[in-house]
Amino acid sequence: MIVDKLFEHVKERGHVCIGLDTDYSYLPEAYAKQFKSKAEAIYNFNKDIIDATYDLAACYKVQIAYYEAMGIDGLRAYSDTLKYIKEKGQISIADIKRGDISKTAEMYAAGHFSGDFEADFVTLSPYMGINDSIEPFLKYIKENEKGIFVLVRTSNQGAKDFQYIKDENGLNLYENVADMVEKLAEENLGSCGFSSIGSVVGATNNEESGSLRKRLKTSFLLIPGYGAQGGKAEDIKAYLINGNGAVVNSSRGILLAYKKENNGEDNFAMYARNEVIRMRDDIRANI
Ligand SMILES: O=c1ccn([C@@H]2O[C@H](COP(=O)(O)O)[C@@H](O)[C@H]2O)c(=O)[nH]1
Repeated sequence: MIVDKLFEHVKERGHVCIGLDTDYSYLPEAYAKQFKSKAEAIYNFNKDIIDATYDLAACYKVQIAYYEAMGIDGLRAYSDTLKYIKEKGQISIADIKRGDISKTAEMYAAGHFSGDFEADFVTLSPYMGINDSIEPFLKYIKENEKGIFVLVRTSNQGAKDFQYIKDENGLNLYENVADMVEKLAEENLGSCGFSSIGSVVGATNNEESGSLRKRLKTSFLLIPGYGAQGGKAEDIKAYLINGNGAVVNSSRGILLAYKKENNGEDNFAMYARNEVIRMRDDIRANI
């Protein structure tokens, strides 16, 4: 199962998931000008970041919104970035946050687990129901070495609007979602003991991270919110089981690391690498 490869990457390389949320404005001006189009510049920027970091990263998360916003050319850069991640032997998470009725979800599954936009994992929203939004992806998990991360408790402040609504037993909505995801996860275990049915849990809002991990016993975790959103390494510990079972995403913190350096523009990829090393060691030191 794909989760076993992710588990090995975490063991060998650490927990860092590099977020390729590549906004054109993030590119050094002189670098961007070399290319014929914005999309070509973005793809080459991603390629340089991947070349500088693939030996250190657990995986890469590509946020589709940044590419969709640029139309057809942006989607070409998205597709080429996913292909390059694969070429380097790395794991891709397509952050697409899809969720719809089952027939439509079947199309999302085919669209993101095969063809031009094929990724190893996708992120899914469960709020239209497990049978509709999640079930159509399961056959790819069993038959095609794919995985999913279901939104359980997100990193943003607005997470409180719905995810903390309590049911008649005093359980938060996110806890109910966690229980349903964990049930499915246990039916799709890899040999590492974790499941290719993962959960998204934020590195922020962490008062209940220990109790949430107790509910999500086998689900592999994707933890966004480190760095730019204020999540800290010490917030990660409660989510790990024997030091594994989670990857921690940082996007702006890594892509924009060069901006903190004098003349960083000329060496943006090296500064991204330095930030990945700093983040990896920061997390390891807090386990
Ligand atoms: O709860 C969530 C789920 C997903 N995200 C995504 O992660 C990255 C975070 O980017 P940073 O620049 O490191 O803040 C981004 O793609 C979000 O869409 C999240 O932040 N929280």
